Amino acid sequence: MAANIERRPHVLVFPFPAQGHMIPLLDLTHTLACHGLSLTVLTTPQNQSLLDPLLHKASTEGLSIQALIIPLPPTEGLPPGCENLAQIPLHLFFLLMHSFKELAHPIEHWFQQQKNSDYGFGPPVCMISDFFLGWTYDTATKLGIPRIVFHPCGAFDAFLHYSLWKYMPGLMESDDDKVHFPELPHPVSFAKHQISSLGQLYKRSDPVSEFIRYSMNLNVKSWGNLINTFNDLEAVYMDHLHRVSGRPVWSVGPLFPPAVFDPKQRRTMIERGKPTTINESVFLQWLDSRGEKSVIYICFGSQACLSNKQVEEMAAGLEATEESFIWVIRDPPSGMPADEYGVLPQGFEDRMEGRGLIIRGWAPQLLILSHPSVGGFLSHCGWNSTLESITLGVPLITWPMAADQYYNARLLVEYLKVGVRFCEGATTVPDRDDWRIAVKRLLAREGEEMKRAEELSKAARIAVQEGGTSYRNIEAFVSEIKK
Ligand SMILES: C[C@@H]1O[C@H](OP(=O)(O)OP(=O)(O)OC[C@H]2O[C@@H](n3ccc(=O)[nH]c3=O)[C@H](O)[C@@H]2O)[C@H](O)[C@H](O)[C@H]1O
Repeated sequence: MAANIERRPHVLVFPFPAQGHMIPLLDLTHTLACHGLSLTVLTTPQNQSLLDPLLHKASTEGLSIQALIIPLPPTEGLPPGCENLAQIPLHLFFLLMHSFKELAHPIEHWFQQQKNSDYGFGPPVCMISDFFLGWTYDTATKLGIPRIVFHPCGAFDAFLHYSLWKYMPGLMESDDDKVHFPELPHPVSFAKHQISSLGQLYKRSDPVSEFIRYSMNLNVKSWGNLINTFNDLEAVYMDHLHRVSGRPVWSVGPLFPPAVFDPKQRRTMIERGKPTTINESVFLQWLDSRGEKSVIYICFGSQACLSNKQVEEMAAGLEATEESFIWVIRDPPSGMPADEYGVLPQGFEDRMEGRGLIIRGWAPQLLILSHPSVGGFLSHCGWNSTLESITLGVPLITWPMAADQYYNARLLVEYLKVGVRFCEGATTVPDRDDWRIAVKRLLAREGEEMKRAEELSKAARIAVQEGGTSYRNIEAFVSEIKK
């Protein structure tokens, strides 16, 4: 950009290197650019290609978005070149979070360069970073700009983390599962394992755990919160979070490429997240040849992968029932024995020829969920998959495996009535009869789930359309930034 061209307010965006966290924040970056901001997305060399679809779209649409690539110094204990959560086993998660703090000084140096240059977007006026990057609050404060927290896991999860970090370790003493927060009129019930799992982190005194505690606590001090949710879904927890934090909270979701709502443009979503491993026309022809809402889509996000025992029982369940299915099977990350995961029973694929489509690797999930022949989604209830299914009117069969997925599943089954419970736990071997019952309930419309999915889908679309709650929140956030 030539010198002294009219500069728009410039925002530095820092996603956490995991697909479930990066995908929605990159969609938000596109939306904010459409609202007249200039944005720089910071990441590391191994994650650079994940920005390509966004940068390509920005150049074709004339939006001000650029990448800032900063090398990640090697970290003892992390396999060399591993800079994304999908590349490592989950037990190295905290080490990856800890390793990213090495980017603090390079960010400060880059910021000074922007200040001293008449070219480019100019120095950022604020930073939006993932809630796993709490330490960036210190960097932003040092640079004299506000830091806004991006929550990719919904308002309940944001409230849970916020309130527990604010009142830990006191909470560990109480054996009451109802927590009384001074800011809230009513006690809030938390499942014990939610307090104890965070409690573990409090008990550990190793430098990484101490750093994670310190970092997560800085979210409490940050200037504001952007949450990938919408009011119809989580207004109560938006309000709780605002009361407990005393900071601005904006629901800006569901965060998707605008193409998701336009059948003519849907094919542009083929590359969301990363290039798919299946030929587009192959699976679209296959889906086009199926009956309306007759296909079950099976995918467990960008992290989880099934052991061979789990695959065997899942396959038996699918073989014992009639419905058509698309099953996405992920290869395990490095460090996990490849031959112990994702191996289908002998001859299964041939026997399922015509009824089942296996996708190995990465599937165009939004494109599949938006196809009229998809009538159900067996999911691990990651928040993005949850929002995508609800927004596209597809009811779910739940199999939570980690983190927030357990309470996402409860929300779907017990509160929103848009999901059917099937299995729980990352290592649990599913039961083929539970599968038959869950599928029948969903596709035979024995329950309300399909109808509820259609109702919630309408609410989600209204939220992001002009005048909708999330649309107005984005406008309000942008005008705050432009002040
Ligand atoms: C926020 C947090 O991120 C994590 O993400 P994870 O990848 O497991 O799952 P999703 O949130 O569904 O995110 C996965 C994202 O990858 C997309 N996708 C996935 C597989 C594929 O083959 N093709 C695709 O397009 C999918 O459409 C979604 O957008 C944790 O679960 C956590 O529970 C969740 O709240």
